[in-house]
Amino acid sequence: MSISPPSAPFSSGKRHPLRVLLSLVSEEKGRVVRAVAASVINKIFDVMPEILIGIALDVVVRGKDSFVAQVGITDPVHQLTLLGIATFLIWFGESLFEYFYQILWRGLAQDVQHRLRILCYDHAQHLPTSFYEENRSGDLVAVLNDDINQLERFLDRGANELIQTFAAVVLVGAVFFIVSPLIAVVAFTPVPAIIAGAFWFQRRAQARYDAVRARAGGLGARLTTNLQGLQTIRAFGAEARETAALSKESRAYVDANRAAIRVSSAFIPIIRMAILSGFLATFLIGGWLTLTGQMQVGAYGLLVFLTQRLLWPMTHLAEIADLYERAMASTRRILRLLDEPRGEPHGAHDASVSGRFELEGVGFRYATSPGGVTDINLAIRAGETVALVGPTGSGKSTLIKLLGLFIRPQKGAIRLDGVPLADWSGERLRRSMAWVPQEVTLFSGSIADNIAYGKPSASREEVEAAARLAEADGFIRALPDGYESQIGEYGQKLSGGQRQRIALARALLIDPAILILDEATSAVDNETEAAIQRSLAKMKGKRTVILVAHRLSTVVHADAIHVMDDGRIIQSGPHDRLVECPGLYRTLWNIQTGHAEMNETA
Ligand SMILES: Nc1ncnc2c1ncn2[C@@H]1O[C@H](COP(=O)(O)OP(=O)(O)OP(=O)(O)O)[C@@H](O)[C@H]1O
Repeated sequence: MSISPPSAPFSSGKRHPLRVLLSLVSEEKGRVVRAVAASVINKIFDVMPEILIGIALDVVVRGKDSFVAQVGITDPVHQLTLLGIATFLIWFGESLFEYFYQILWRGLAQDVQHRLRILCYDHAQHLPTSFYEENRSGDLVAVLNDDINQLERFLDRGANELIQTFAAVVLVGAVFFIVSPLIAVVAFTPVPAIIAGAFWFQRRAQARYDAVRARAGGLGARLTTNLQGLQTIRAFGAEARETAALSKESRAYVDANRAAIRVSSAFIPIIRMAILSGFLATFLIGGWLTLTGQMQVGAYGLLVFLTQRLLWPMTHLAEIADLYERAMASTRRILRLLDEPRGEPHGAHDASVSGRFELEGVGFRYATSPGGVTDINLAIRAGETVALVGPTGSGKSTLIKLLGLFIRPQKGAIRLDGVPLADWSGERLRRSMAWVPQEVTLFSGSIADNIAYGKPSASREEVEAAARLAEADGFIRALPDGYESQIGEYGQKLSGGQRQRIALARALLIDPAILILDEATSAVDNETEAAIQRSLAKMKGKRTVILVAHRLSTVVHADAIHVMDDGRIIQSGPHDRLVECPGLYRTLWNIQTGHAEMNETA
């Protein structure tokens, strides 16, 4: 079973998502500085051709009196040649630094998304069992995939555009103020409107993008459930119903997106009108100043062209705000996951485990239902085989979750070898307890890899010995590739009983002091059940075995059987004694063996 030691938990400290994001790239300070520098230098080169156009106009209109002539090059042909060389260098520089900023930002985006995905996945592995009982796994997949990709997109493009827009405002603003402060003031008038528009958009869009992300989570959850449950859908002929239900989820996602698109689409037309007023002002005032001889033609041309360089990139603010909002909605979801508290820490007690349990007045209630267990008093001796039986919902699984420390008692105490269970080191518990669940998970890789899952360093002899003990060796050898047979595609073809025996071999390989079988035999064929029975018989006395079973034939040989009902243990004893006295066990036994006396009461 997997009881992981808690590692350092992440905490956003309720900071703004952008700040948390920045703290995540803070380790890459050098790279961020280089990326910002490349973006700014590229923007400087990007603005320069407009300045050259102004200078070229000045050269052709004023010739020997031009601005270039004043710096010592008087021949207009030489002036034009110089401008040509400058143009070449500027374009070359712009291209070169575009290459640099692309490489730097995109590399950063890749590294950040990788780091976040691993951080989230690792955190998800340490979340308490209760988290998975209350949350849909599809939501988690959506966070690990969609939300992290959304952040990657923002860093890939948005960060650079934001910096370049800012650089453009500063650079172009400086040139405007040098050439004509009057026009600078007029041309810059729309800037506050544009920025205000971007913020207005940001506020409106935020809630809508949160709704889009939530819908994406819902859609992902349904897709995951449906694809996993395809057999059931087909078996019940529910394809049309499920397609309709999926279509409803997908439609809700489309509608949520549409609401967000409506806001984002309004932005560009508004910005365009704001730009138009600034552009017209430059055009008309500059023209009038030039006509009246207060401004040179070259300077006029320079300003008209620069207005474009100043204002048009600002339309990108809409896109950037869009990317930014989506990225922040994703970051909020990622942080919500990362802020989920991990399971409670384990203690440090480390000693060899003999497998003796004592439970005193143990009680546990789920937060979301009245179910759980009440006042459990139980002593399990080391090496004993103990069975938990009882009707569905009687609390058997809850009790073994408590014994496995997946959940912690709210009342009473659980001790293992006399030491409170929570005081044991997680590492020691992981090596001492093995779990065979009803739903076996086999991972891609060979059968041998799967058996050695809990002890990857195991030798082939150890793997085979565990398989023999689990009575799995025979059918594994009969497969064309034996222990090297690949699971995955092939795993689909293993029967439930075979998978179950591989899971038992996996558990036995770590030679656990405590073996927990959670209804491991309820869904298997008689042959597998008999095989598992033989395996259990062989290990009798050597390890503590706790098994939950519905099929009572599985538990007849147990040293003690505890009968649960409504969260309590109502009968305890070996099979022979329990069948003799009237009670729930005898009723269940009679029903299962076909001797039911329907009016017999518990
Ligand atoms: N994750 C959960 N959240 C809320 N209630 C739960 C949860 N798991 C179990 N319960 C409730 O706790 C009670 C005991 O459930 P538990 O799974 O322990 O019973 P069980 O005896 O193992 O049942 P079964 O034989 O059907 O597996 C039930 O009423 C159940 O509804």
